[in-house]
Amino acid sequence: MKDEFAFISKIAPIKTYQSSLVQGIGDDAAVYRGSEKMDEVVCVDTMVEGVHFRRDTLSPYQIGKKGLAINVSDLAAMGAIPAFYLVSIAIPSSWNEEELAEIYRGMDELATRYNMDLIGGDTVSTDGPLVLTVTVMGRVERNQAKYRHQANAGDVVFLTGYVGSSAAGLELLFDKGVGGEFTVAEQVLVHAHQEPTPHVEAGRILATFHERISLNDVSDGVASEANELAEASKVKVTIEADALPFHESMKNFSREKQLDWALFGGEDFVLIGTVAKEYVNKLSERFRKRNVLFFEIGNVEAGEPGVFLKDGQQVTRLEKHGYNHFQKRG
Ligand SMILES: Nc1ncnc2c1ncn2[C@@H]1O[C@H](COP(=O)(O)OP(=O)(O)OP(=O)(O)O)[C@@H](O)[C@H]1O
Ligand SMILES: Cc1ncc(C[n+]2csc(CCOP(=O)(O)O)c2C)c(N)n1
Ligand SMILES: [Mg+2]
Ligand SMILES: [Mg+2]
Ligand SMILES: [Mg+2]
Repeated sequence: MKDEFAFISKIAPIKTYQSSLVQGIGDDAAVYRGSEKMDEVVCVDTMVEGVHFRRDTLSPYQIGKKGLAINVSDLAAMGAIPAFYLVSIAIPSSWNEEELAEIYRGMDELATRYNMDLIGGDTVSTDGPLVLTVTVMGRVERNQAKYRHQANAGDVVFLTGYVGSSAAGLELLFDKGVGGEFTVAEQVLVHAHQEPTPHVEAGRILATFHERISLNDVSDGVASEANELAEASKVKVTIEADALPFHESMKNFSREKQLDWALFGGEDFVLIGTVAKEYVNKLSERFRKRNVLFFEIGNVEAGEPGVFLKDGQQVTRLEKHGYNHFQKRG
């Protein structure tokens, strides 16, 4: 298989049956009509041992916590309030009950923070690696869900947090192993990889802003996610290299590495979006008041859908190659 994106377009149904469906395949989560006031939001993501984690990159507790966090991040990218989750787990014989309890403790820790209830799931054995699939459900005010296809020419591109930290942390874990000795700065990066915080509050600020906003979460790197915004909205996106926000813990690494991690690394689980230029100050003020990070990183123009990186006078096209399941980077 070439990539998961081509596969998904191929299997997406042309016709749907339910009149309550607002958004099916194509965004971070699906949206359908619930009550008069609220729309329902639902999505599912999977973590596979050897692909998304190894025993020497995440503890069982962190596997659980991250497995739920990556899903809550997709709810956040719709502007939704998390409510329920279901867990399907395929267990190899090499995992003991204590470790499995730790996975659930990790999920419970995050669920408690967002008042989420575990309402079901499935348990099976496997001869393969451990597979954790979490489905999350949430709600957003009717017609206020935020989509990837809402960017327009004249918008400003923003991020709700630092990028590159998770990929930096993963590289450190690969170098030194989970029990390695890390400096304080390195520990911050490793933690960003192991226990990402979904940007629910940022999503809620955006959902209650009541102006047109496009939105996506950064699971596969800024280049890939910006391309998803550009493709869905049929616009040209330009990102300023110098505007990309790096956590100060990354300052000891070369600029080239920082840029590579931010653009192509992934798993930062911050939100990337766009808003009309005339509203950007009002929006950034809302973020400032709530003490939530907000960075302007680029702009949107009319033109062939695509993403460009402006670094000084140099402009280069950013291809959609973040983390692609069927084209491993090496
Ligand atoms: N096997 C599949 N069958 C049906 N729909 C799918 C399948 N895989 C993905 N999708 C849908 O395709 C869209 C894009 O999925 P994708 O997994 O790329 O989004 P994401 O969860 O935001 O990204 P990531 O998985 O990198 O976190 C979503 O609407 C998702 O529900
Ligand atoms: C052991 C190990 N090797 C590699 C990676 C990197 N990685 C795996 S999946 C992914 C993108 C998101 O996946 P998805 O598109 O499925 O949401 C990234 C950046 C990791 N975390 N652990
Ligand atoms: Mg997503
Ligand atoms: Mg997904
Ligand atoms: Mg996702």
